[in-house]
Amino acid sequence: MITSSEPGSFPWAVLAERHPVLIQQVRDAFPLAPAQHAALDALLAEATEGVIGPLGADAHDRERWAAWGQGYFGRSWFDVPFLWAESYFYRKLLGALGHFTPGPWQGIDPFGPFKAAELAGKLVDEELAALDELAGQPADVQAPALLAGSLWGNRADLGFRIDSGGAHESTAAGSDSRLVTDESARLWALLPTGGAATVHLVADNAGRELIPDLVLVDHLLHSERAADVVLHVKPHPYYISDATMSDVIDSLRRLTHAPAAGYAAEIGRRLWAATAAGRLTVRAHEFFCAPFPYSAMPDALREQFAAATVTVLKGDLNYRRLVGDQLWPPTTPFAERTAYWPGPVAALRTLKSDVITGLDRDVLAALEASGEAWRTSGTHALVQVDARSR
Ligand SMILES: O=P(O)(O)OC[C@H]1O[C@](O)(CO)[C@@H](O)[C@@H]1O
Repeated sequence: MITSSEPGSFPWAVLAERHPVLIQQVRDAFPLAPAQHAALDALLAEATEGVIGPLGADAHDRERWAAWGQGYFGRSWFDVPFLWAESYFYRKLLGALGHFTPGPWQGIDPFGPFKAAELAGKLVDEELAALDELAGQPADVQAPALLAGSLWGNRADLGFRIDSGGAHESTAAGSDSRLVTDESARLWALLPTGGAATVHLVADNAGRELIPDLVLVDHLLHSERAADVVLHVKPHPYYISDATMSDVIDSLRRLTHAPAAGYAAEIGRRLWAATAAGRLTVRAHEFFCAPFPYSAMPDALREQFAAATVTVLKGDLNYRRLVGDQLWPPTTPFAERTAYWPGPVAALRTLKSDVITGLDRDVLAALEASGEAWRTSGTHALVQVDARSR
């Protein structure tokens, strides 16, 4: 089980360095009141030097977290599972700002200004304009390009940029991008044209990841590889740039408001129509913000995934939750770790944390010999597919 107790390790740096920076960024981005600053001071002290405390007496989810955190309260944040500690940090950050409390700050996204700046930026303009090159191309040319766009879009993650200093600005087809495993042929085999598939896509980040995800969704629907698509997003802001329903709306608007003659706007209009026709549905189950691996998912969610032709999970956090946030031997078969999933499942992820499975022995040896921080730097990616039906 990965914890943050090893000074200098990746999870340690997230808790000790990244979280304090994030708190400061939120202070700088909002005109906070004294009580909010005080709550952030308390969170900063608790999460870096103190012990894990319960939620406030009137928190709506106090009981839930009391159960989820049994055995962790009173301990250092660095000594409990990394996945749990990060998740609780985001819960407490939202609480400190009044996100869940009836009043003027209820529902305010503390990461909204960062997401909005990214979405309005010229990189998005360029990425939307680049779609014009694909317009009119046959589906078998579009498919791999759009899958790569969605995959590498995962590099554009605002949390990741806190300590990479913006070094990972480029996305699709990036110059130093490398695939450590590519099982995309298995994914396409599950989705033949006209096969009436139902695809579930578990989204990760908003903005420059969600837009290429939506473009991929449009491709699946338009090329009739999928009859319908269910897009799963977070029920509330999480891990900085994780997508919520408002981010879906903003991204769809960004697409439809692209220059009218371009392909991006056409895609936006088709997606808009697909939601009206019930072919594209968005859901936001509470479990997507829970501090546990997907092996602990509730039955209601399990039933949804069981009904999918394939579920595609985006990003690093979803990968950690899918295979378990543990230091598996890297050659552990992916399908061994996903055997509990109720149907075919695929992971599209750039590597931004220590967890890895399903590597070929020779690929692993080459990666280890490279001396690069391949597990955490986001320069490498994977497409892994467990295509077995259950
Ligand atoms: O947006 P993604 O791809 O899920 O990545 C978020 C990642 O950020 C971290 O929280 C810190 O890097 C990772 O541990 C996590 O997996």
